[in-house]
Amino acid sequence: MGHGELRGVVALDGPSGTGKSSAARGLAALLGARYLDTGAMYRAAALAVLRAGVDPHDPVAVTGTARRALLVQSTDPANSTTRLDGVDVGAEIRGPEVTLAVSPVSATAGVRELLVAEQRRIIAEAVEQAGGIVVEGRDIGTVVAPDAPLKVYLTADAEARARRRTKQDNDSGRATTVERTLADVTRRDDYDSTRQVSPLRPAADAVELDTTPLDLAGTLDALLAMVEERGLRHERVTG
Ligand SMILES: Nc1ncnc2c1ncn2[C@@H]1O[C@H](COP(=O)(O)OP(=O)(O)OP(=O)(O)O)[C@@H](O)[C@H]1O
Ligand SMILES: Nc1ccn([C@H]2C[C@H](O)[C@@H](COP(=O)(O)O)O2)c(=O)n1
Repeated sequence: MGHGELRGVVALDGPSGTGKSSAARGLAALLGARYLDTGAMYRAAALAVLRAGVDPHDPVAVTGTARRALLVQSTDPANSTTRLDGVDVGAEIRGPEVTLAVSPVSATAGVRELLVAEQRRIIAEAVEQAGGIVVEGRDIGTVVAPDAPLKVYLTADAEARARRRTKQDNDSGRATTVERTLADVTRRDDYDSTRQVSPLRPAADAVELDTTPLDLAGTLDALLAMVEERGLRHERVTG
């Protein structure tokens, strides 16, 4: 039996490596919905900053660079692409230089203002065209889509997250170790949750889901049950 279609917005937030991207992409694919990776947008802005030779800690220069950059994030769960100034930067934005620069860049108020407006535009367009969208990031339930009918905050032990991310990086040819990844995951969590603008935290009405003991299929089952329970799944209209 199929899973039907999603109506409305599902917001997935949480620290790095909790499985947001994999779960959001999988859920959107199962429910014929769109998928938005907001982290990729902040990463593309960080890449623009690095390419411009700008200091990622200089808010005025960073905001100016982000304004001039042409960022296009697709919402196809089967092919989620990120383009910067007309070129696909999907691989480059996962590299260590961008991963280091993205924390200060995403903590810049001017960048957030710009990207949140674009994310809201993309969400409205997706709901109009496809009926539903699964959006993942750090501030989706609190800032970008506070009216989303389902907000989920994913968590997992830091070590489990570091092991997952290390495997993912090594499988993609980016050699690393669990120790190095754990240090990076912890650094980004601290930065994201203590920054002044839109710090990482669950929305008051978010459902928390600890994915430590789950695999991706288990996470998807739990999310599908929540979608069903909220009445957000509708039968597919055919013919
Ligand atoms: N229970 C689980 N749920 C989802 N993903 C899992 C789970 N267990 C392991 N993984 C794996 O963990 C890795 C990291 O997941 P993913 O990139 O989706 O995390 P994330 O929260 O989006 O991280 P980031 O915020 O840093 O981008 C993936 O390779 C994914 O397949
Ligand atoms: N809505 C968002 C999404 C992401 N960020 C920041 C925080 C992360 O360190 C960075 C990269 O995200 P990832 O690709 O690891 O999900 O971008 C944010 O501040 N708000």
